[in-house]
Amino acid sequence: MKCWLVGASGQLGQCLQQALIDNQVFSSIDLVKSVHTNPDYPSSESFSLKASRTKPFKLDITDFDAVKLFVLTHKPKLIINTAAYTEVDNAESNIDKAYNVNHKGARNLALVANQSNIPIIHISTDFVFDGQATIPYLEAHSSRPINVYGASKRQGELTIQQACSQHVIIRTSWLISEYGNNFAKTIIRLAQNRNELRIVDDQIGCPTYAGNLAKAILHMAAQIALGKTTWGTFHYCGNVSTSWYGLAKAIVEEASVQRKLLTVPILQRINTLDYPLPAKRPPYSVLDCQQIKIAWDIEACDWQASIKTLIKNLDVAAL
Ligand SMILES: NC(=O)C1=CN([C@@H]2O[C@H](COP(=O)(O)OP(=O)(O)OC[C@H]3O[C@@H](n4cnc5c(N)ncnc54)[C@H](OP(=O)(O)O)[C@@H]3O)[C@@H](O)[C@H]2O)C=CC1
Ligand SMILES: Cc1cn([C@H]2C[C@H](O)[C@@H](COP(=O)(O)OP(=O)(O)O[C@H]3O[C@@H](C)C(=O)[C@@H](O)[C@H]3O)O2)c(=O)[nH]c1=O
Repeated sequence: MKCWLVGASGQLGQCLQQALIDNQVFSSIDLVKSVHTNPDYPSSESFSLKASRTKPFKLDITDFDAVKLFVLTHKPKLIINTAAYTEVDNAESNIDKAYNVNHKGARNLALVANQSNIPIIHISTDFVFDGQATIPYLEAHSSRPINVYGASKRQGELTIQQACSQHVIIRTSWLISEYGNNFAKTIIRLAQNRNELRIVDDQIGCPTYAGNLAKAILHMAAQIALGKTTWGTFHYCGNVSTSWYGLAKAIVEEASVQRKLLTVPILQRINTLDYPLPAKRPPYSVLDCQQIKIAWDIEACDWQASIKTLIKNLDVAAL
């Protein structure tokens, strides 16, 4: 089945391509890829990915005519949208840009998918919640974003739900991987240069290895190819909650065990108030992942095990 991977140069987009190479079981899936700015995006982390790479097309999802023409030309049977404006702090001052990509871009894809009678898998975020819950968020829990990124992603969800009946929205959280920019790579980079790191310990969430999310998406695509039509919104994230401090500790410890860090910095637990940033973050954004297990037979991600893989694959000297 031909699938259009939107956002091929992003963290998750690259993980999807790597997962397809690594897992023969998904050999029925054929990707046609698009990127926004750079068809020659760097992918130094994986030789196999670089070697296998076919050049992606360049396309801006905020351009409705371009989206429509792409689908008419390439005739994909499924759209996988991993593209988004993900700069949480910059979104506070680039409000139009965040909404253009995360709302208008999502709407264009949903409208064209619906017109062409093809399904769409779209990725959303734990940041659609305000973080005031004390037990894991269910899919039906009311959304109340507390920053521009979260609000723009929520509008993206609503437009997908309204414009395209054949949709799967996957809300995920705290993505980490060997690819793109993410907290795990930032922490290793900082740990190489500093004796002490100060990390917030009062935001609780579930880290998610983007490689596992990629496999979950490919599993869904393969099921859709076989005729499965279990549309809706589903949560997918790590199976154990922690704080950013807890995640940083796990990353640094594993890097030390694998001798990828020669000296280990002291990690100081701090509060959000001691680390002021432009965007507010939800203090608690644990997602309940039971529905995706019931509907799609997908287990929550074992991020603690995946950190071993992530560190093993990481070229720390290149960070
Ligand atoms: N990263 C995280 O921790 C989390 C991410 N998510 C969601 O998961 C998805 C994947 O995230 P991730 O891979 O980390 O994000 P990245 O920021 O790594 O990748 C996003 C991609 O979207 C592309 N893009 C941006 N604007 C446009 C546009 N106008 N047209 C086409 N493509 C565009 C970017 O291309 P370019 O750089 O060329 O502009 C980039 O390749 C997103 O929907 C995100 O909201 C959810 C929870 C956590
Ligand atoms: C680098 C660093 C961060 N922090 C804190 C800041 C922040 O509260 C928290 C996470 O930092 P980041 O800015 O890397 O991550 P952030 O942009 O908040 O991550 C979010 O991204 C979007 C796209 C999502 O959808 C979310 O699920 C989530 O993953 O860690 C420290 O306390 N110390 C540090 O040295």
